[in-house]
This record gives sequence, structure tokens and C-alpha cells, in this order.
Amino acid sequence: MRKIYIFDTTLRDGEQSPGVNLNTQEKVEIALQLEKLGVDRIEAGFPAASPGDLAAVNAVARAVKNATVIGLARSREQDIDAVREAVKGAQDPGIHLFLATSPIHRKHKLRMEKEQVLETADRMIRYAKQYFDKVEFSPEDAGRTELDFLCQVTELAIKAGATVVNIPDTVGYLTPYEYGNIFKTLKENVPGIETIQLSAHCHDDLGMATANALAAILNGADQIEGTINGIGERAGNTALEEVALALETRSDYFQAKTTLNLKEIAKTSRLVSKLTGMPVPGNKAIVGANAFAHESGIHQDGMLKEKTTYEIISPDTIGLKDSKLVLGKHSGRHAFREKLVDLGYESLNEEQVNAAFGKFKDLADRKKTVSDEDIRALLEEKLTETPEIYALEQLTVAFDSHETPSATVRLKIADRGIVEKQSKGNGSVDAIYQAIDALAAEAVELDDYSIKSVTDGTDALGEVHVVLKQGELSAQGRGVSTDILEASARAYVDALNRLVDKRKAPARGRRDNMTLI
Ligand SMILES: CC(=O)SCCNC(=O)CCNC(=O)[C@H](O)C(C)(C)COP(=O)(O)OP(=O)(O)OC[C@H]1O[C@@H](n2cnc3c(N)ncnc32)[C@H](O)[C@@H]1OP(=O)(O)O
Ligand SMILES: CC(C)C(=O)C(=O)O
Ligand SMILES: [Mg+2]
Repeated sequence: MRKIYIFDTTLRDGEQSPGVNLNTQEKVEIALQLEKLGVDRIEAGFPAASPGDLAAVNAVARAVKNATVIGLARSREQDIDAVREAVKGAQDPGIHLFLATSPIHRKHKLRMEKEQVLETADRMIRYAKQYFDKVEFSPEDAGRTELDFLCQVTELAIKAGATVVNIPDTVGYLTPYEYGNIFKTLKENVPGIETIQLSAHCHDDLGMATANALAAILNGADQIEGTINGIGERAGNTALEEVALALETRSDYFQAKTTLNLKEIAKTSRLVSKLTGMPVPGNKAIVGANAFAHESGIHQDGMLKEKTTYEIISPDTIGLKDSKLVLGKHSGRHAFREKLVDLGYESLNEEQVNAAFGKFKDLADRKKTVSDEDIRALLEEKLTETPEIYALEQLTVAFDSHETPSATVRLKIADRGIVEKQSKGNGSVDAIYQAIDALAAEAVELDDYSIKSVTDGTDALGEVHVVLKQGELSAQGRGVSTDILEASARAYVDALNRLVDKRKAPARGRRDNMTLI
């Protein structure tokens, strides 16, 4: 298997993501994690950019022992000198020099003719070579550079002493076929190409950064440049974790591998996301929260029977514990039953499981995901065997900060059918309870009311507990819903049912002041 070198530029191109600014301590923390991940080269920053970045690159250079630490420089002596200063404490220092070669950049940005570009590159690589063994040269915007001129620049860079020539698709313009073809052409036409390493550096403007990097590998690239989580300028860089896992999973096809410690990938991704403040999208390949999560019933069933039905990578490969079967509206009974067993409800019979599953589907229709706590809450509610004398059929609440709140409650009362009442109250919950009191006519007193959120987020389940008193008797009730007013109504009705059950007397319902439906 051919080794592919990994050049991590999270701390340089990654830091060029708009809004990202890493201080020295943060850069060192990420660099040490990259070292654990086993990257071969770390581009720690652009020392000429600011004294702060020079100091940060210097701190990384001193901290890292097992990777080459590199600083970026324009083709100017002052930038090269800044890199010399920055990486001087490194065990294995290197420099990355760049100069744009495409017609657009030559004409509009550098305002240089081809000859000036060649002369400057030659002079600056030779200048850098006096101080560094490891000199990488990048013809910036190589992707839009005339292929024959790119061959000429590459040959010149090799003669001047570059040890790596990097081919940046700076603006993410190329297709995999075109990008791969550049490597093939350089390999076949540039004298001395076998004495250096060829590197790929891609951007994701058209979503092809990883595909382009892989095309480069197929055409002879020795090194891949990229960032963790694919962060970087504009749409970002090649995501290194994607390349590493593509090579690992499809080694049969690529016949090439990195020497990364893949188990550190998840941790590295989390750290970079935390310190850069750039969240990883849920559907991001390899490191997104959903990369090993399955919600639909058919997939969950497949996963429970044999993981490889729906997973091409095992989560432990990247240092995650397990895949997740996320319960939601698309889930089926197999996964639900599995979850019940996980939560310790293994002794439920088929009927109870089916009843709970029905309730779960109702909740899943209203909630994005259903958590363990949601299921516990649902089950504990469902499995209590209190006879349902009163059942909440419908609740409508009208709230306006300038009006007295009102609630319309529709109850189903055993042996009496469906009844409805509208009441006003001091608040929405009070209005609901007034209406229920009027319908049930149980002459109860509300002794306690508490509310808590069972799960996280604005769509969390709210759990309401109430205690009702009737003379010497008291009963607790519990209600769970994504809406706290509905949970309040359910808790009250639940407590009424328990109270009636305790009293072992038939429930009394009053027919005045109510609408029979
Ligand atoms: C594709 C990439 O990712 S390249 C890296 C991009 N990263 C950064 O730019 C981040 C750090 N940059 C900076 O902090 C600043 O741009 C600095 C300190 C480097 C330079 O700042 P300034 O001196 O104010 O110049 P400014 O950024 O406005 O313009 C860039 C100058 O560098 C020149 N330049 C651009 N690339 C190169 C190069 N590879 N070699 C030599 N000169 C270059 C431009 O032509 C321009 O020159 P001019 O001032 O003669 O017109
Ligand atoms: C500095 C160079 C290599 C770069 O980041 C690019 O061209 O994208
Ligand atoms: Mg770049």
C-alpha cells in the first residue's frame, strides 16, 4: 500500500474561515491533538500576518515533536524571514512558499508577466532553501493555470530546491477528472518529478474538494492538504477525515493509506469545532452527528439484524462508541422494542408494547426526535393501571396579555360521554383547571403544582405534577406533553382519576354548565 502524507492546514487555511480566530493557546491545543491523530505535517499559521500569529506558530513549533511544523510565506524575503523566526524551535521545521501562476492572478493581482513569476519563484525558493531543508512551493490557482506553464513552474521549483510541489485548486473550480489530469501530466512530463513529492490542495466551492483530492491520489499525488471538518476559506478545504476514511474503507480501490490514528478523528473534530466556534453540520460525512445515526424503521431493522446492511464504516473506527438508533416518526417496532429492553422494560407483553408504540408514534409526530427520557415518561404514564373515568379529549386556550385567559376543555366522562366547558381564570392553567372542575364537579383542592422539562430544547417534553386533595384523600397526577398547558391538563385529569380510584366510589359528573356533544 502506498503511503499518503497528510498535511494539516486547519491552523492556517482553516483559520482563514470568516469569523475564526485562534489564539496561541488554542492553536497549541489543536496542534497537540493533530499530533495524536498522527498527521505528518502541520501548517501552523502565516507568521508574516501578525506578531500574534508568529508567536502562535512559534508556540506550536516548540510544542509539537512528531510532525513537521510549517509556516506559510508569500514569495517575499520578509515573509520567509518571519517563518524562520516562527519555526525556529521546531524539531522538524518546514516552510510553505506560494506565488500565483494563473493568468487571472498574474494579470490582476500580482501584475506580473510569466517571466517575472518564474524569476520571483526561483529567487525565493533559493532564498528559503538556504534556511530550510523542507521547502514546499505552491503555484497558487494552479487549477486555472495553463498546463504547459504549470509544468514549467514545477520544473523550475524542483531545480531551485523545492521538496514538495503543491497543486492548489485555490477556488475549487476543477472537476475530479481535470484535477487528476494535472497530476498525470506533471508526472509524465516534468523532469525530476520523481525526486519530489506532489501535493493536492483543494477547495470545496463546488462541493468537489474530497473527490478532487482522491482523484489526485489516483494520479500519483503523495500528499493531501486539508483541514479537520473541512473548514477554511469560503466553502472550506478538503476534509481530511473524509480522505482518510475513503482510503481506509476503499483501500481495495485506492491501494493507498494514511498512517493516521483514525480513532482520534471524532475527538479532533469535536475539539476543532469547539475552539473555532464552527459547528459541524449533522449530515457531515464521517463526523456529523447523524453519520452513524439511523432513524427510519427499515434501516433500524436492518441494523439490528446486521450492521453492515446500512453502515460501511464502524463508528469505533473513528473513536465513537456506537451507532445510534434515533427514535422518531419514521421508526418501527423492532427499534422501539430494542429501546424498551435497553431502558429496562423487558417484561412488557405484546399488548403493552403496542400501546406504548402507538403513543410513541403520536409523540414522534409532534417532536423531532424522541429521547430515552421521553420514552420513560410515556411508559410510566401508560403502564399505570388507573381506570380512566375522565379523559381529556380536547383543549383550547386563548391567551392575550391584555385579556383574562380562557380555556375550553372537552372531557370524556365514563358513562356520560363527551362534555365541554369554557372558563376564565387568573392564568391559562387556572382557566383550564376551572373548566375541568366545572365538568367533573369533584370538589377538589389543588394542593401542589410543579412543572419541569423532561428533555432539552424548545420541543422538549414538559412534565407536570399536581397533588389534589378531597377531604382526607389526596392523589398525585402526572402529565407529559410537548405543550406545558396540555401537560397541566393531563396531570389534573390523571390526579382526578387516581382520586376516584382511591375513593372507590363512582365518579360524579354534573350536567349543568356544560355542553354535551
Ligand atoms: C490562497 C491563500 O489562502 S493565500 C493566503 C491568504 N491568507 C492571508 O492573506 C492571511 C494573512 N494575510 C495578511 O495578514 C495580509 O494580507 C499580509 C500581512 C500578508 C499582507 O498585508 P498587506 O501588506 O497589507 O497587503 P495586502 O494583503 O493588502 O495585499 C497583498 C499584497 O501581497 C501581494 N501578494 C499576494 N500573494 C503574493 C505572493 N504569493 N508573493 C508575493 N506577493 C504576493 C499582493 O500582490 C499584494 O501586493 P501589493 O501590496 O504590492 O499590491
Ligand atoms: C496558500 C495556497 C496553497 C492556498 O491555500 C490555496 O491556493 O488555496
Ligand atoms: Mg487554500
